[in-house]
Parts: sequence; structure tokens; C-alpha cells
Amino acid sequence: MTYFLVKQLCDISLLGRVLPFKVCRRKIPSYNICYRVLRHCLVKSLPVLSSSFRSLSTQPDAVDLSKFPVDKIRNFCIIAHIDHGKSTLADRLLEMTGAIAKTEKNKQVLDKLQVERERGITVKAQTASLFYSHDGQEYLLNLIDTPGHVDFSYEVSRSLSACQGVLLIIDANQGIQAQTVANFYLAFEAQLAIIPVINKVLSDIPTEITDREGISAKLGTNVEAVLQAVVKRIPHPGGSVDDPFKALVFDSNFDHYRGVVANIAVIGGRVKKGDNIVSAHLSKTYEVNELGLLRPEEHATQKLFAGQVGYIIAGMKDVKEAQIGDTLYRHDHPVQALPGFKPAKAMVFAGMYPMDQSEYPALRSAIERLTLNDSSVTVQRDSSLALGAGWRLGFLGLLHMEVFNQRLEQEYNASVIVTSPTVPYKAILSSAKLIKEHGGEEVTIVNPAQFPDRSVVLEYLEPMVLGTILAPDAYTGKIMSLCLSRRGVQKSMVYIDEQRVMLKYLFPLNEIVVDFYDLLKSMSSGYASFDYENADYQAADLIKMDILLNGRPVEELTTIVHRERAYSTGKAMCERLKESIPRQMFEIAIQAAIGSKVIARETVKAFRKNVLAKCYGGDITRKMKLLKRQAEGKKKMRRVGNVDVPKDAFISVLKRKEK
Ligand SMILES: Nc1nc2c(ncn2[C@@H]2O[C@H](COP(=O)(O)OP(=O)(O)OP(=O)(O)O)[C@@H](O)[C@H]2O)c(=O)[nH]1
Repeated sequence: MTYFLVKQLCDISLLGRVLPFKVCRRKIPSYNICYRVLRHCLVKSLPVLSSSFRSLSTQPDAVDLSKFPVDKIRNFCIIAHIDHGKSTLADRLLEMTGAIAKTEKNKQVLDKLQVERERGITVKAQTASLFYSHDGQEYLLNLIDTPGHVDFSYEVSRSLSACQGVLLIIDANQGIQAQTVANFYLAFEAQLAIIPVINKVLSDIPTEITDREGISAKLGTNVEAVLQAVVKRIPHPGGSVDDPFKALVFDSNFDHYRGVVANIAVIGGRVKKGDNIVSAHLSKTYEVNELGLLRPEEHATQKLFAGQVGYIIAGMKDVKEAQIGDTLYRHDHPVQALPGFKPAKAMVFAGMYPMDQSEYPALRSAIERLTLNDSSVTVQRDSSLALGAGWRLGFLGLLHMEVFNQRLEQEYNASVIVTSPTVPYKAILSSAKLIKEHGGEEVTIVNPAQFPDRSVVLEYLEPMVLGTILAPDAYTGKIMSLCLSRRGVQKSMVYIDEQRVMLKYLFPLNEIVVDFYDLLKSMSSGYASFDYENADYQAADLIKMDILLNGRPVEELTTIVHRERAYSTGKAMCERLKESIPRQMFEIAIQAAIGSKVIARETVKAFRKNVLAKCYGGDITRKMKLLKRQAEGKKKMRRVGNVDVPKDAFISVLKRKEK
């Protein structure tokens, strides 16, 4: 079987050729084989195709969508490891097809969110329809730009469901990375046509491919060949306009004025304004108010036809009504619902509380609205003695949590206290009373405050992940000691070529969730890449650790740690808190404690910042201004007892610095 597969895969002679995976789907190839295949594609690179490219300047309103029969439609995603150039390639494709004007300023235009622009990463998949003319034929291409970071791979998998093919971008300088392979798997499993594209070839290229052709998304070199490959290599979506209307909801967002805007892939039939449609999930009927294409802005059209990808607004008031993965059909023509998607599984939980309880209603509305646009976040009401009423939110990873927090602040002007992130631990209870209370002997703990005491627990369990690291062999030693320090157990180590090693480790999720990726990147000069998948639960010796400021516990920083890591974690947290907390009028004792036993302590000496010290002379308005500014600065602080702690300290304290 393996021989057959390798032969099949190695038959991929040139970029742009659809991998013949459908015929060999009896077994998923190993990571190693995938790597070799991708490397093969990388070495072969993209052929320069002679071009008959012409962009179509027609505006969508003027375009009659019925003139694009199914065989003239191509739906594809751009997938890649983080920063390999997906959004930059999307810019060029948009420019070349006239969807956006060609200017120097076009930089990742599909990354519309402020957080995406600031961080330079994509967090939300974006759809754009392009009109492309090739060999006298006009095509409608629907492109979905996806995020590269592992936290957002859920966005990738559901985007793939609306496509028949993918462009798998590989940065020529970095080669195949962990998410390249992970995304390859996703596309492979979805049975899509895969077109590998080697990007950034005009910069620093490894010698192995210097004599090969590739593309430069930044400069636009050879990008038109990519469009031609899309038309030639990606199959059309199938389906017929004569079938009953059936559409898959693959994404949705919430507009304050118009309600839910659902992104749909029309599987069959047609839909127009005024039609009555039903959502299979809720069996509720809605009237279509508006529909159209995303170019990438919304462009209303009269109808959408089989094979097309677009948006639909039908008076849905809540994103839950347009559940992702749901099927829409005409009320007078029921169809069998599509299988839908597995719900996203939260890996990291944290509490969110308003800075001041009077801001609770405003924060509730902000969280509700933002979760409408990001349905992978789970929300549960929560409350704490110190922080009042709030919520416990579940995220796909720490970056996801930071992005959500940043969006709350930027888009909704909300100011929140976020507690220490925790992974979903489990406890097997021994107390009959508790078993009855919890309706079973196993409880999942997503809040350290609810960590059951050892006296009522038979066993604690922690979630594990199987991590894959790809790195140049020069860094193997350093990486192995990092993995060991994170309680990683090595499962395998394979040389995938002369200089690159693939390491597989079983890690407790808690050990990699906060800063493992950043550390791995920095210790390998950016060359190592990391990906992980769930690997069930394992028994672990867990304890609850509190952080105290002048004797008062800081609830945000209560964590569940492995017993053998308690001292080092507690000491490091105290040290970093000392760095983050500004000196105040009195001495501050920072302590880490397990139960009543203090295991680490640091002290912040007393000091008073006199903001008026440099203010000579007696102008009272100037003094007032300085005092006001100081008071505003203090707003960004959270008061624990009488100690002011900067808000940022809570997250930064959790990030360990490896020596
Ligand atoms: N030199 C060079 N730089 C490029 C090229 N294509 C993209 N870049 C740069 O690579 C960086 C990342 O590009 P993006 O397009 O944001 O990458 P991405 O894959 O969309 O990133 P994520 O969405 O965060 O995964 C940017 O600084 C781009 O300017 C290229 O062909 N040549």
C-alpha cells in the first residue's frame, strides 16, 4: 500500500498538477510521506505557463451570474503555514482580476479586522469572488483566505467544506513547516484537489531550488500561472441549477442593523430575494432579504445559483439561527440535510469579569455580540467572591483568547479582567455525595476555583496532546531539553531529509498552551514549527496554587499545576509579578501558596511616584492635568486589596521565560 501511495504521490511532477489522492484514499499517508511529497513539489516547483490572462473589469452588479454554469465555477481556499504569504497572494489575485484597484497600498486587504492588521496575522477566513477570463472562457472563482495559526485551524476546516480545491502555499525560504503538513492533511481528508505553490522565490532561496520557478506573491511574479492552475486543476463544484435549492452555511457573522449575514455555498438549485427558506437545524422559515457575492465587500445580486459561494441575509436575529454547518433549503422543497461540522472543541478556559461591576451589562452585550461573530468561543456564566459576576469562556488556544480579548477592547471598548487560562482537567470523585451532586463520578474542571479537594478525589486527569515539531537538526538538542522541561515524552524522532528532524512528543496540554510556540520559535531562530492534536487524558498529580498580594489571594492568578512544577512555577510567577507591579506607597509581599503553605515569596519595596515633582511654579491647572493623567493610568490597574496591579501583568505573568 505504502509503495503504491508513494508512487502515486511522486507522480506529481509539476506544481499545478492535482494530486491523484482520490484513488488512494484507503489509508491516510504518514506524516513522513506527506512531507516527502510536498518536498518533491517544492523541488519541482511551479512551471511558467504561457499566459492568455485578461482581467475582467466588469462590476458584479452588471454581471449576470446565470451566465456562469457550474463548470465555469471554481471554489478554492488558500492554506499554508503561518506567514507563508496567503493573504499577500490573495491581494495579487484580487488585483489581477480587477476586484480591487492595483496600488502599492494593498497589503493583506482581506485582513480587515484591526487586530489582524496590528498583529499581521489572519484570524478570520474571508471570502472573495473573482471574475477571470481565460482562453476565451469566463470563470467565476471563489477564493477563501484562511488563517495559518494552529489556534484557528477550525476556520480552515470549515472553509474547506465550501471548496473543491486548495492552493497550498509554501515559503521557499522556510520550506515545509508543521502547519503546511497539518493543512495538507485537512485538504487531503476532505478529498480536495491540492495545488502546491512555492512563494517568496525572489528572495533568499535555498540552493536546492534556485534553478526552479516559483511565485512571488509580493511582487506578483508568476501569479497568473496560479489562476490558470486553479481553472485547469480544480474540479468544478458539481450540482445543477435544476435541482431543488440546497446550501451549506460555512460561516456567519452578525451585523447590528441587518442581523445575521450567513456565508453560503450553494450545492444545488437557485435562490433569489423574497424566497422562503428553511434552516434544517431549527426547521425555521425565513424570507430572503438580500443575497449576493463577496468581492470581498458585499455586492448584492438578484440570485445565486448552484456552485456559487456568496452571502445571504434572511432576518435571522442570532447567529445560532444560522449555525455553521447548517443546511438551507426552500420551504416547499425539503432536502436531506448535509452532515454539518463537528463543533469546535475549547482547549483553553479563562474567566472574564468587568473592571467594575457597574460595567457588567455593557460587557455582557459586548461578549454576546463578539461571540456571534466567533461561534467557536464557548460562554458560561460564572461568579467569584473577589471579582463579582462574570463569565467563563472557552477558546481554541491562547492566541485565540488574546485576540478575543483585544477585539473586545478595540471593537466594543470593553475593559475586562481575564483570569489565568486553564485547560479542562478532570477529576474522578470518590465521595458519594459529590458524585450525586455532579450526576457522575467524573467532573471536568474548567475553573481552578472549583478544583475538588484531594480528600474527595480518586484521581486527577489532565488533557494530553501529541505535538509534532519540524526543525533543522542543529537545534535538536535545545528543543529536546525544552520539551523535557515541559514534561514532554518523546514518541519518535525521524530525519525527514539530510538536515531536518521531525520530533513527536506527548505533552500535557497545559505545558504548551501559554508560550511553548514562542519559545520554540525564538530558540530555533524561527526555523522550528509546531503543530498538535488531541491525545486524550492521563492521570496526573495536580494541585491548586494561589498567588497572594499582601496576604490576599489574587483570584485571576490561581492555577492548577503539576506537583513537581509547583515550586518553579510559583517562584517564576512571583518574580515576574515583582517586575510588573509598580512600587507603591507601602511594601508589597508577593507569595505563592499551596493551601496554607507558602512556597515562594518576593517583595516590592515602598515608593511613591510624585507626578508633581517636576512641576515647578504654581499653575493649578497644570497640576490638575498631571494628577488626572495619573488617575487615568490607574484605571488600567486592577486593585487587589490595596495593591494596584497593571492589567497586562495578569497575562504576562503567566508567560514563562526559559533560561
Ligand atoms: N519577500 C517576499 N515576502 C513576501 C511574499 N509574499 C508575502 N510576503 C511577506 O510575508 C509576510 C506574511 O505574509 P502574509 O500574506 O500576511 O502571510 P499569511 O500566510 O497570510 O499569514 P497568516 O494569515 O498570519 O498565516 C508579509 O510580511 C508579506 O509581505 C513574497 O513573495 N516575497
